[in-house]
Amino acid sequence: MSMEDYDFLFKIVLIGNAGVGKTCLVRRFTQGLFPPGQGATIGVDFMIKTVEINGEKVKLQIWDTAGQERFRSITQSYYRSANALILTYDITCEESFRCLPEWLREIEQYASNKVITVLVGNKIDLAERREVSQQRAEEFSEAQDMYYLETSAKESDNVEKLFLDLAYRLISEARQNTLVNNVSSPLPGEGKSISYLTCCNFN
Ligand SMILES: Nc1nc2c(ncn2[C@@H]2O[C@H](COP(=O)(O)OP(=O)(O)OP(=O)(O)O)[C@@H](O)[C@H]2O)c(=O)[nH]1
Repeated sequence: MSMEDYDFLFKIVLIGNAGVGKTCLVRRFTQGLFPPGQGATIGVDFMIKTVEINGEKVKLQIWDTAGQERFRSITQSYYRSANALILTYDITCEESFRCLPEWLREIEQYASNKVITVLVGNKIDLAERREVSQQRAEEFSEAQDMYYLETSAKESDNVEKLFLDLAYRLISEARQNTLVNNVSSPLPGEGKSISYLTCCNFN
């Protein structure tokens, strides 16, 4: 019997301006709660959640980075081994949306070119304070070839969907990479194992 307690392992890193709700999204997904008086993240935090998709165990390593500028050099070093990035802004904060091109430059510079990036507009429970329309965000994400989703960490809207859709896409990408990498020597049977994930840097 295998020692591994999962079929797939993926690293997901959340980035975006300070205060947009990255920590709350992670806590909502991993612990099912909305923390009161959440302080700013210092450096980087790390959580794990294993989910089951189509009968396969998918272990998600979720890294929550600090949005504050002064931590940028620390957080950048976490991009490289990320399989997916969740680029988050706050729909009630125009400034957090206007900073997105700057974040995309960071991704371009520090992340793998195979990384999957999802754009997330958080805090949709504050609809009356919205400063960035859904249409504007959709146009931006389409132009940048990113998926777009609006969430509320507070009301738990779309949070599960965000992580599960991402896990699902990461699995299909991993399978495609496997096909490409093993063209000359296909694995027998279903042969699923973590060694499929040649795109990862885990040890
Ligand atoms: N109304 C509402 N408030 C939210 C939501 N998500 C986060 N907040 C609030 O926004 C503030 C910042 O949330 P954090 O999760 O700490 O933000 P962050 O992006 O992790 O911030 P840094 O750690 O500084 O990068 C907190 O006061 C949260 O309570 C949401 O979905 N709705």
